[in-house]
Amino acid sequence: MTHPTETPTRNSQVVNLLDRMPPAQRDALEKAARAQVQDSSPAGIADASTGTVKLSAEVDGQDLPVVEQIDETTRRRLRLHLPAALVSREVWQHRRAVVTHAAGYHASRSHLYAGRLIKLSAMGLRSELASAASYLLVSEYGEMIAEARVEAKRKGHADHSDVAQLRAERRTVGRARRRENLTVLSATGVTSYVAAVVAIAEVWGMALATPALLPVVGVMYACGLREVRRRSEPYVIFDQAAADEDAPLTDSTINAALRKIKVLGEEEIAELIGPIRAVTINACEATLKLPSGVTAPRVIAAREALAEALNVEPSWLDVRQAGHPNRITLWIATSDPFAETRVSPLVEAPERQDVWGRGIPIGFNRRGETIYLKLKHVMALLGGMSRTGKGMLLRSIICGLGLDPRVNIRLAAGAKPGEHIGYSRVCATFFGRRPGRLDLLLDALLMEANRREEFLEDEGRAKLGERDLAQFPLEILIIDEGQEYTQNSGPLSADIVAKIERLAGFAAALNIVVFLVTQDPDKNTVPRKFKSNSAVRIATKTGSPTQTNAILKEGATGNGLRAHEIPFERKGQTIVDIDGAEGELMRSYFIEDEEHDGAEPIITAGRELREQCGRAPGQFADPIEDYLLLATGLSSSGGGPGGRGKPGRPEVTAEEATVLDVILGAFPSGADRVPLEAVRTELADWDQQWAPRPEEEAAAYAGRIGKALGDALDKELEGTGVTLEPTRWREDSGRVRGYLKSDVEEAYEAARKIQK
Ligand SMILES: Nc1ncnc2c1ncn2[C@@H]1O[C@H](COP(=O)(O)OP(=O)(O)OP(=O)(O)O)[C@@H](O)[C@H]1O
Repeated sequence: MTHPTETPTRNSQVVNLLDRMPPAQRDALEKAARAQVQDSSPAGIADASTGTVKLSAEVDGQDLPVVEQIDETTRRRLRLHLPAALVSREVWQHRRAVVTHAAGYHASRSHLYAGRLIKLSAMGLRSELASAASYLLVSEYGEMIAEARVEAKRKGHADHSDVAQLRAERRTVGRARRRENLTVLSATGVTSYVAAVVAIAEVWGMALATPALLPVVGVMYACGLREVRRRSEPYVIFDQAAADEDAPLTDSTINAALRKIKVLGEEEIAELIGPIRAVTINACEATLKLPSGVTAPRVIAAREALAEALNVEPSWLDVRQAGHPNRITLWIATSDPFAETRVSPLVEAPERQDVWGRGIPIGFNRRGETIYLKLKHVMALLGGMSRTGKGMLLRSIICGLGLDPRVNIRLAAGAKPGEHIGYSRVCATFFGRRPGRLDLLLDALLMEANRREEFLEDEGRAKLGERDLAQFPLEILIIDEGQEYTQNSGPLSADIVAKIERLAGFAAALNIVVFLVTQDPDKNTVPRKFKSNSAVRIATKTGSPTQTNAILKEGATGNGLRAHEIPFERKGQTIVDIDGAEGELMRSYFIEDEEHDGAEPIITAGRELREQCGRAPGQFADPIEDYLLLATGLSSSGGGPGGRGKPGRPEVTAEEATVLDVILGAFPSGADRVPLEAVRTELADWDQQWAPRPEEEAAAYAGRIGKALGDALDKELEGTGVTLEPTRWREDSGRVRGYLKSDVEEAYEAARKIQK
């Protein structure tokens, strides 16, 4: 949605009125604008310019959609004056949950309650009958008579007068009691009542007699209660619904849990500030004032024990300080907040991103809030075991970076470059599995860092800022499967590690970021100095506490950051230690990667945005690619001429590339020969038909490719009179088969001439 604005006169300024709207109204307008553009765009997605202010001159003659906003303030005015406890939908939602839970809880226990009521009533009836009988039979005289008899026996049966006298007295008192008005009335009442109930039952049946029995039940219950109190025995008929395992949160549950973990003393109370609110389908939030002497950090430190006391997993509970150190907000879920996969917002809205200021949306925390990754003046590290979601996280990051044209993405894949081919259209540099080229790329970045430093020196400044991005774009070098370069590149590994560490030491403030992604992180795969300089640390599931410590802060596992305890089946669950989310558990956003390429529309939007700004690969002066081209004669801008992560001669486009181009591209810089094995890898990277088939034996694969290569070369060299055959030479490891560069260059020239 575009708002036409008058072209500004000199010294005037364009003001974005959206910035002045209340957040709710702005969100509604943004949503409506996006829906409008989605409806009117052929692909059904909002374009990258949604939300961009344009001047009237820029949109002259265009048919712009109009989004109407209804002013809801008047309708809401009354609501504004009522307390939140009465009008808040979330509060009522929580209350409904409490009542519904209590009703279900008590209904399921009704048989227990009936049993306890009958027991209590029987106890009451028994005790009342016993005391009535004791009254009417004057049983208190029984003891006195027994004592008189013992006394008489002691005196040798000489005198029985006391016993006789007491018996006579008992008879007189008993007679008097049985003639008392109350006794007579009670007996008459009870017999009349029983007769009436029997008569009702006989005439109208038991159904009508039952309500007539209710007073008896009530009286018996009251008698039972009196008896229980007299005995001072605890007797509970109705259980507490709030104490149930899956009961919605109430203040009594919270207080009981805080007392159980000894954060509160027996007499202390944490008071609710405002009502408890339902915040998502499965979670609610309460704000509490703690008693004096108990602070929020103390409760936060005891989070895990509190979770246990509240019968939930630690990841289902979040405790934060609510401004004052004596106040906390407590957020609790009734089921795993990470159970559900969430699709990246970039899929729905592939719009311009602000990597510098706001960051890239990479995932959501337990509260469902979006976590943004800012790549400003930092070095970044991402590690974890294989198949734990590193690639997916990188997917969100590269898509986000692609949508900010101020960023130059340099992607060096240590393995599986095929996984990244889709990103090549927004990558200033992209290549796979080439330690030599990465070494050169690091040299180029070090030179660029020096150039930027000289600029700062001239300017008298210490670091580059956002306003310098037009002149010095944010250079982000992503090294995926970094272990292949830092550990498995033979003699080059040491050079690569040393250069990464050097860059990490001083380039962050120069808008140069190294983002190292590594499998099975440890001391060998993560260079020590790089780690100590990285302010962005992200761990997917790791294999051990040592691996967790290799990514997150030293002693991270002791601080509760236990990436090795993340369940393997919860793909994408991650611990991030980044600006704005220190040591926070999150789950990465999902962008479809198996059924279809869900990143494709985002990368297309990023490419279009970059083309509009003249910032697509190849469109701008790029000293780093220039350096690589000069050193190797090959370009990897936009993933090389084929866009497949294979550097090639810049003059050859993907459609024009031939097998000869691929063989020529397989020679490492400065080498005069290349083994057949390297040629096969190069061909497989270029086109899937050259890759090994599933379960194909190495020998069968070599035979198939040897034949196909021979045929393809014959075809390309047809009519030239030149043939190209592999040669054998001796190396330390034994005899090697491959091509000599002079032979390939001769064949290449011959083929070129005939094509002309
Ligand atoms: N946040 C997520 N939500 C849902 N599924 C995910 C998420 N992250 C990853 N997955 C799924 O988990 C699987 C493995 O993810 P991914 O390929 O990113 O792992 P990886 O760590 O990069 O593995 P490797 O190191 O072997 O390349 C994929 O099938 C992916 O679809």
